[in-house]
Amino acid sequence: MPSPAFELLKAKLSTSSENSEIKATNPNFIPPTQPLTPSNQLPTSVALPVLPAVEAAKRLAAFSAVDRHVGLEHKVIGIGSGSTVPYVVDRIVAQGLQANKDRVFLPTGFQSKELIIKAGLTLGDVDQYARIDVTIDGADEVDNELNSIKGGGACQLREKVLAEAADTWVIVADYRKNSHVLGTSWTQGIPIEVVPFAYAKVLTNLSHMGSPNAVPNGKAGLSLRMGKMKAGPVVSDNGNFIIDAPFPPELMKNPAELLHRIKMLTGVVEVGLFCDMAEAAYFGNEDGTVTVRAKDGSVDQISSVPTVPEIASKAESATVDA
Ligand SMILES: O=C(CO)[C@H](O)[C@H](O)COP(=O)(O)O
Repeated sequence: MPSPAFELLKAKLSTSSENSEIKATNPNFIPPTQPLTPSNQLPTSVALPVLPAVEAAKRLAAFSAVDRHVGLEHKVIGIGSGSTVPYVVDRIVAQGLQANKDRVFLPTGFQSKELIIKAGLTLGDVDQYARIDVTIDGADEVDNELNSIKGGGACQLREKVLAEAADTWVIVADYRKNSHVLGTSWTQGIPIEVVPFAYAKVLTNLSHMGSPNAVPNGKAGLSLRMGKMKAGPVVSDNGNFIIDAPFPPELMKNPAELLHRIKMLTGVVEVGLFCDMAEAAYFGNEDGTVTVRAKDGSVDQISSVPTVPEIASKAESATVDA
């Protein structure tokens, strides 16, 4: 008869078992190849699938951020958007059934709602939980002071609400997003959500503020974001349009001031500049380390990340002791 510890781990790592309530959600997630042996002890490591460098870096960042910021005491958790966040959900799932049974998860959009539901985690919304323990989200670029550009997936309105509502807001990203000045690697512009009928007026406002028009050599310029497999503009989860507005480095050096100026334009719903909000940013590196930049300016380097989160066995022993 397998031990309860074994059953817990099996459920935690399963992608398809009918019996497991919590499932891995990342499309890149492959169940561990190492067979699980029934035992009274939870294994301390499992084989994780080998991923391309950038994906591996995202996974490292996500796993480290969850390990450091999502504890057993955290019950209301915000889940961001993008391609890094599925690894956040995988790591939370790997904390086990006990850790997750009394938690509620709030999404920043359609994608993260699906992630939460598919993982078998409890879905809530920010109108039920105005105070969130911790929100973890991706970013398109992060500067020296942990200001970030977000909205590459057009989710910046809900992302900012869940960031502001959180006691702790943490960024997870791969090494390509780690910058000194915003606009260095993310050159397509600041994503700005606007009410549809005002978009042309806001485009004119932004142009007067110094956002350049696209030039024929393919350089990105001020534009309404268009759908890829759809005729017409991208429509956000809130029914709005997205403008991408690049600005010259002299304006990007002071993102807080730029944010306030753009936000004051009538018709703008939210701006994809997140200033002075992050507690820490986790960047997975190509060499398998994680660089952690904290709000206080400190920089830490994590050299190894366990394949199984330590909290999984803590959660179980807490239940056994109770
Ligand atoms: O802001 C976002 C969506 O609106 C994403 O968090 C951002 O685009 C980062 O995504 P990825 O993890 O795929 O790099």
